[in-house]
Amino acid sequence: MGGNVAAQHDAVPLLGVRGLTKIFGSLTACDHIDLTIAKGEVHALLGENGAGKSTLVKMLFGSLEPHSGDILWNGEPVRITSPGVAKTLGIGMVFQHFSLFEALTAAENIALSLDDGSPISTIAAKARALSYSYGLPLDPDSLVGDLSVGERQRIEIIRCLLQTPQLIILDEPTSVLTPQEANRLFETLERLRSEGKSILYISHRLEEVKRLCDRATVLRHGKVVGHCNPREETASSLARMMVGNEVKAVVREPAEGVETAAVLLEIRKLSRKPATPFSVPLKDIDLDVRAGEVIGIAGVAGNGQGEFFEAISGEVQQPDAASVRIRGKDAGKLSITGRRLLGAAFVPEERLGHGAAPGMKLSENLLLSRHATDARSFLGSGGTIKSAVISGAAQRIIQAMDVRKSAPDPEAASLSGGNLQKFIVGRELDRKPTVMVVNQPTWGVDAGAAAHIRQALIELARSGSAVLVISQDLDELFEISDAIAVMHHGQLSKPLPIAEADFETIGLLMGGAEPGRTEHPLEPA
Ligand SMILES: Nc1ncnc2c1ncn2[C@@H]1O[C@H](COP(=O)(O)OP(=O)(O)OP(=O)(O)O)[C@@H](O)[C@H]1O
Repeated sequence: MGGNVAAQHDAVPLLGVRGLTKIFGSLTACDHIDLTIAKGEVHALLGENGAGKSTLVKMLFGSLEPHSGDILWNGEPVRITSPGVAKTLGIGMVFQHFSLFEALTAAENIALSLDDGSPISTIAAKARALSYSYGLPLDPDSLVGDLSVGERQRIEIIRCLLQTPQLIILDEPTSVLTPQEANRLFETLERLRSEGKSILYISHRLEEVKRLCDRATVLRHGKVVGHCNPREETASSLARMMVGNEVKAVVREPAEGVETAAVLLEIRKLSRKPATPFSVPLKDIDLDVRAGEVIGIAGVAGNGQGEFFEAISGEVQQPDAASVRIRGKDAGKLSITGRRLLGAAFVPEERLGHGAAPGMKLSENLLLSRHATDARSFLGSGGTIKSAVISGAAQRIIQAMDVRKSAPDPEAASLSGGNLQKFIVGRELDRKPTVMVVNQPTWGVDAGAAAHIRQALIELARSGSAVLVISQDLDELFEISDAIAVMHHGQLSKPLPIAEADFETIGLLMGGAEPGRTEHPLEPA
């Protein structure tokens, strides 16, 4: 009898969602969603950019209020009116956009959210122990501002685990991780599952969903279009369910005559002292990117890619003007605008706050980034703003990149992560820059849109521009690059032509091996 009761109890899902609906203006972002998650289940939430995944999980975490519908926790209806209520119930969340204070240490950030009055040293010790026991090593005393995106994510995960949740929601956790870091995370998640925790997992990487998840719910335009066992699907059948049709493969014809084409971006003996004790010094980097080619930069997070991007884009200027040359002109001492005026375009890794001002409309963001380069078309005499021209350009970008949104000209912060990324990349592509430098071009972008962005970068190069792509997604680099260089400890390897590159060679270089050596030091730096 007792056993029966236990069995019945086990059959009650940990989480039940019935008819959950959220409306923004004229857009129904979540439309009568039904979903259950059992104890110990890893459940994937799939859907293209703007399908409503983040909106759904924000309602489950109490950061958005549903318009209608029910949430059941262990079979009982609950109202999750705030993240505090969610945490008390046992729901933890790792957000897509991190909510960490850069000027504080990892431990201080964790202390702020735990809010239980424990001394920082106790919290730091707990965080360190937990992070090592779950295979996600973290130095609690490091300043968040000095950490890579991958390391920041570890803080978010540890912060979530310290609250001993029963359901952990992860919104695109691996999009910023290297293959090795992602593997570690999967081990952590598998261990959590074996401890009986449930996981709701949002990802655009369908292979990892197949590897990790027991069940999947697929959303399209805010509605559930199906539930499935991802292990019984292929990556392309999952993509088809999400998008509603086949995803086009990226086509990369070999670049013709690049060896003799003009060098449009030239990096010479670029060195940078570390700005803080935690940043990575750059050492004597040399690189040529010629008209017509895409060069990819691979590397484990935190090996100087961020510092390299800052030095090329002008976020940080160089003492030696000739260390960065754009179209044959010394640019090392120029500001970002000065370099943009030479025909370069830059897309940083962090889209909110860095790539776009969250509280400003898309058209305002467009004016903000292109007012100098496009002054002739965007500004009238005496500096008046030509609103109609700017709105027209914003609409052109929105259409070209298929940006899905809830208003004609919404604020950047209201776009789904992937749609904002599409807009930012589109804003730069629209200028047809002579030199394009992109850091993580498809972070959080769905399979269809990622293929669109990758194809657009190849086509920009083939139309005569020089394209430099920094990415932690090795598949992406192999898909689009004509040659791949690897960044390790602030040094850049010689670019390896794609015909000579394979995953193993690049992986070894990422781990710091000399080319030709055969050991396997694939640990993150
Ligand atoms: N605060 C908001 N105000 C207005 N519209 C919003 C807001 N938040 C989300 N939306 C809209 O709701 C829709 C669903 O967005 P959501 O972020 O849930 O998508 P998603 O499936 O998580 O996409 P992605 O994969 O790109 O992260 C989008 O069209 C988005 O523009």
